[in-house]
Amino acid sequence: MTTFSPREIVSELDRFIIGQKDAKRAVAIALRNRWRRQQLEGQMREEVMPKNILMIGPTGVGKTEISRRLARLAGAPFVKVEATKFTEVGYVGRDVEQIIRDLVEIAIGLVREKMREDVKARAHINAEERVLEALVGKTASPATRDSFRKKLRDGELDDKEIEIEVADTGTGGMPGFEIPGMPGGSVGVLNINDMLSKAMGGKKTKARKTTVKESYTLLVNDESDKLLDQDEVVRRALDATENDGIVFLDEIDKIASREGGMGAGVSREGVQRDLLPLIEGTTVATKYGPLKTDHILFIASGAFHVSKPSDLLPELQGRLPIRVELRALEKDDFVRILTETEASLIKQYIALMKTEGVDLTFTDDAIDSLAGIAVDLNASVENIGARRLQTVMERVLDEISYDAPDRNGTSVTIDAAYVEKHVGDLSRNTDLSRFIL
Ligand SMILES: Nc1ncnc2c1ncn2[C@@H]1O[C@H](COP(=O)(O)OP(=O)(O)OP(=O)(O)O)[C@@H](O)[C@H]1O
Repeated sequence: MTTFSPREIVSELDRFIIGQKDAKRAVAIALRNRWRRQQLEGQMREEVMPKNILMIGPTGVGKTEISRRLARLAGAPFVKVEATKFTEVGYVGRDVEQIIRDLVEIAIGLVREKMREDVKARAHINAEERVLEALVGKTASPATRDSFRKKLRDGELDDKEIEIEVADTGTGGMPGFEIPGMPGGSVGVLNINDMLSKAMGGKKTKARKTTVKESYTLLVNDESDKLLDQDEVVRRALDATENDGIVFLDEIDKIASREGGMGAGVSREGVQRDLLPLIEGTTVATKYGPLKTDHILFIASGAFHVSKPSDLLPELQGRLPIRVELRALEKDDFVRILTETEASLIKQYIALMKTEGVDLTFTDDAIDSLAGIAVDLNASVENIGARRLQTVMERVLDEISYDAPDRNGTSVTIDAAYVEKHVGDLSRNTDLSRFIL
């Protein structure tokens, strides 16, 4: 839980997302409200429900990005789901509960990562013992062990190959699957899995060949997991999901129609009805135990080109009281996205080429031209928002990306002429652009 004020949250988001002030403000308030709720006591704390948000705006303008960054800032478990997923053939009503189960899994991962940090020092000592054992065997004399320990700490053995046994954390074994018509059916299946693995001699391990240097990450994680109190991990993860969880429901507009009568229309309304209890607050069975969804924050999003928020079921409208509009991005925004955001595409390409010893620079007119081409393509082919920058950039830098190893020690400047040469013609040919850009 972050103690940032709304203003601080917005300024953090500003580092990654250009514009879209209203949406940033709305999520910042929502996050701060969670902190405020945590300060309350007793009944009042239970009464305060999250004010869920409806983000309205075309594709690729930052809706998901704002939500994802917010979650990261808060260290909150986050999942993104396409609402249309539940209109596909074969889905049944209770499948929407899988959203919450996925969220818990994410939370388990986050909590485990955090708790691993706490036990890292001890895990490191244990990991070193295991590397030594892999190197010299169990029966080696203390003197041999010590001499190897010294070499190990001096990094002399980093590249030596060893074989280690680590817990098999992959989802291997039998996959957990839902039993149709049986809510939370996977619970039973997964428990059987657990039972089987116990019957077969406790936790499964897997032998892996790696270098001494690389073995550390694996072993430290493995040792940390042993030191972690699994019950505590689960307890904290359930708590984080219930109180800090964020669910991003994309394409809500596509399930918004109420009329339609037959076929798809019916199932769309059905999906809204299925989603409603989750948003209103219900208890979902997960394999870690029951979980209340009352305080999970839902951020729904959609373009609403055809349908309108008022086409949603009234109950659902009421549960998404905060409406924010995100505007379509313009050329200036693209220029800023390319240059000002942290880890912008330009910065990423420069860093990538640097690993090859190539010094890449972009002139201002090149950036202007890139942004201009992206805007034109969005207008002529299809508006995919800022995602267009990725396809255009990839095309412009294709040759350099390929040749970079041969250009070690050189400098390359991308100017407007270079951009024009590589994508100019292509971008004016709408038919071709459809496939390539
Ligand atoms: N305003 C913005 N500032 C910086 N980057 C942006 C902005 N808008 C979009 N992007 C970038 O474009 C990509 C797509 O954006 P995002 O996933 O947020 O789209 P979206 O609005 O959620 O669309 P959709 O509803 O189709 O998922 C992301 O990689 C994101 O970094």
